[in-house]
Amino acid sequence: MAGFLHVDIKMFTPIKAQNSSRDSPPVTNIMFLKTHKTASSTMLNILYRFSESHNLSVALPKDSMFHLGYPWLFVAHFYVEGMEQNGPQNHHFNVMCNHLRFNFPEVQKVMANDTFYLSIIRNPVFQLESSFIYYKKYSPAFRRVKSLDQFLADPWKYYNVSVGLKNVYARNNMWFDFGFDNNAQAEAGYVHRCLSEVERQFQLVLIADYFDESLVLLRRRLRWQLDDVVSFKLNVRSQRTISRLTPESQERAKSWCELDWQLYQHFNRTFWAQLYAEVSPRQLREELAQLRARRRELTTLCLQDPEPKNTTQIKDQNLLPYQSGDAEILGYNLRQGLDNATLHFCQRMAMPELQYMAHLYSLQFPDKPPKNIPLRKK
Ligand SMILES: Nc1ncnc2c1ncn2[C@@H]1O[C@H](COP(=O)(O)OS(=O)(=O)O)[C@@H](OP(=O)(O)O)[C@H]1O
Repeated sequence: MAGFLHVDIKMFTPIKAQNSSRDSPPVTNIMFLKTHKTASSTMLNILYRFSESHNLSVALPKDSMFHLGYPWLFVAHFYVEGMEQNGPQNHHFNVMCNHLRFNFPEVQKVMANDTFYLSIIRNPVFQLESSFIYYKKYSPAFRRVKSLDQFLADPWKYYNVSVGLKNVYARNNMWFDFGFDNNAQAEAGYVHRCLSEVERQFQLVLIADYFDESLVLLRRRLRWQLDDVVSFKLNVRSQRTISRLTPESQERAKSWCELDWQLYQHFNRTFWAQLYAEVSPRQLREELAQLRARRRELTTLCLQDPEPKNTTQIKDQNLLPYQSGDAEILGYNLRQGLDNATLHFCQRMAMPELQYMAHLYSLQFPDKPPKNIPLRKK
């Protein structure tokens, strides 16, 4: 542990956001809208670790649930443990970050007024490709096709609007997650109204395709320390379950998911504008280098091998990622012989979403039956 703590002091010093006063404390009230297949599990790990180390309360799924009601619209008292229909109005949590379909008035019942609203999106071409494999067996639109290229060549042959919520992963999934209609026409006025609404409700929308740049901006906005945002890539797929779309299919994906494409284009623009309003290109390079150096350091400290492993290779049940569809989701093995403090730290860095959620649930609700994690293994 001593070796790993012996680093440049700058790494533990919060970077001050441009307009914040020198003494402003770190932001601790955060609502993260967890969209799908957008590096959101890695973000969740960052938020869970920060919550645990700062003793923050997390709004967690009720009883045996694993998410906050998704794909149904979020309703606080239905889905959050500890929220009652006629309970006190001022019962707020510090952090809420599990999958939910955004519903602002209900989210406000859970979160304090000064909450920082945050989300992440990804280029819809890659988001859809990831979603296709992951929800291949679940989403009726995907079940009968061999490949995404085949689906995109004639999506209406396979996609039936009336099938309902099981198909939300097949079209404009991120638009849906923000609470909008994923089958709406991408008419300019409607799109503009929805984007303005997201602008009003969310202080920051990160871009998964520029994950490290996103962390640089996030760290500044939240006035966090470097180690708070350093993370390992979670929920990654094996190369053999990633497919390369033809250039034609990529264009078709953009028009099939036109609403997501508009969402992505808009927030990709505002992301870079916000980032460069905050840092110079040189500062950005320096902060990226610092972040990546620290990640390499923690990788060496914690992991047996930096390359993620499949479920047959992962030894610790607590580090086994949930498997879905035709995706082979990878995870990590920790180095052997770590001292207790380092082991505790490294386990949390590598812990998949469901296990971490179950762990926090048991900490916060020791009198409730623990969550039973459904892992499909080996
Ligand atoms: N740090 C970082 N940078 C860039 N991309 C990353 C990162 N962490 C995770 N990922 C990729 O995010 C995909 C998984 O997304 P989610 O965790 O949101 O999936 S889920 O909806 O919670 O199942 C998954 O994408 P695919 O591999 O294309 O499926 C991950 O590889």
